[in-house]
Amino acid sequence: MLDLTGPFGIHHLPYGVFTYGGVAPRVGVRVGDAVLDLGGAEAAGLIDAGGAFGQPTLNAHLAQGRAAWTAARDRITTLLRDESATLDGLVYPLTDVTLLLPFAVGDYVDFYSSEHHAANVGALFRPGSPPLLPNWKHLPIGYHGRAGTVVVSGTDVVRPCGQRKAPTADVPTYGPTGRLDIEAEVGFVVGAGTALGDRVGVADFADHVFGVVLVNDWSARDIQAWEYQPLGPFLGKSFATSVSAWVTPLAALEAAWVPAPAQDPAVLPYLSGGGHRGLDLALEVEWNGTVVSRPPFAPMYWTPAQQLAHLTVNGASVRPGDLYASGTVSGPERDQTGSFLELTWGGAEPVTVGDAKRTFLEDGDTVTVRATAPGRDGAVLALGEVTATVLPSR
Ligand SMILES: O=C(O)/C=C/C(=O)CC(=O)CC(=O)O
Ligand SMILES: [Ca+2]
Ligand SMILES: [Mg+2]
Repeated sequence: MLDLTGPFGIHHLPYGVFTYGGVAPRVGVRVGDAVLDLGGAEAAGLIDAGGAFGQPTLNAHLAQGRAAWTAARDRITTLLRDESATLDGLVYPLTDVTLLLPFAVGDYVDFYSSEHHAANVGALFRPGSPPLLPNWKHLPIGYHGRAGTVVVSGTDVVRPCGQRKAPTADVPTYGPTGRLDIEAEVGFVVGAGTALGDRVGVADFADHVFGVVLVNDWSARDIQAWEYQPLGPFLGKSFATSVSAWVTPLAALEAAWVPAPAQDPAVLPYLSGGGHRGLDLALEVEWNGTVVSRPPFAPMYWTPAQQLAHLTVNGASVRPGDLYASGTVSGPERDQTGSFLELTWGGAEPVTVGDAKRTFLEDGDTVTVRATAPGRDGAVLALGEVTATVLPSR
């Protein structure tokens, strides 16, 4: 039953939290199309994570830090490779389990690190002005999102209501958004935290970040366009943010690192050095069964290490379970954009979705974001998908 090759094979081993037939939520690791019950394995004495795997979130293990993450991954690899007979009764088919939000989200920050996305949104939201604002190449722009509305893949998303004002209207009106959109992003899950006042340098990224999830930062473009100045996104993005149920450990992505794009002008010293590398992840956006876009992550201008360095440069602490997302992943081509705002150029150029022509999301639509990554020994890993269906407003 355990498939050690393939996109969820021995080189991957992403973590999640699951329940099965009424058992208490516990940590598991995905192996092929099955889940290995790590909580059960720990209770049976097969692995020792200080009790962390019996917990209903990954946070206890996240807090243990890099040495413990490595030890657990090594032990799981040994169990699967050499001692699989001991795992009888601890493996469940994926179809039989319910996957839960894998970690309790502490603080949630969303960056804006794709130059192509930022230039596209600038052109659409601020026509006539330079597409990038003057600060954009000096620091990774971000905002604090709403941690409490981060939901696991598979959770329906209710169309939000709010204030919208058409450019030609004098006053705003209230009602369901007419421009519901997605943002395909990559999220970084903080493991080891810091003390208030401390900074995380770019070189210390891997001591603090445990792993990666896929993110869909749902966005109501009409609400956003009316509310966002001067303090940034608020209700247009806080109604729901979806994350994949599986957290891919950074340790699985060692073969995925690639040099990040050169930065010009030169960045300040606290943002430079540390290897300056990005991840060669290939994203795919599927809308009602049609793949409409393939955003590449490698060209992102700001790296995850720079984002964490910037996020903590003022001494703001991070905690286990904090989540920071890359920002919308858009490549240079139209069919590489990570939002429908860009894909349909502000709704002006509909795309073909199945038999229909579409601009923004309609009730009943389902969007799934997937990604692959190079793994060790030529393996191709599939990150856990993030999917959701839009429900009518209430
Ligand atoms: O006002 C703007 O330029 C746009 C802001 C955003 O859409 C924020 C956001 O979520 C950034 C991102 O995902 O890249
Ligand atoms: Ca976003
Ligand atoms: Mg959001």
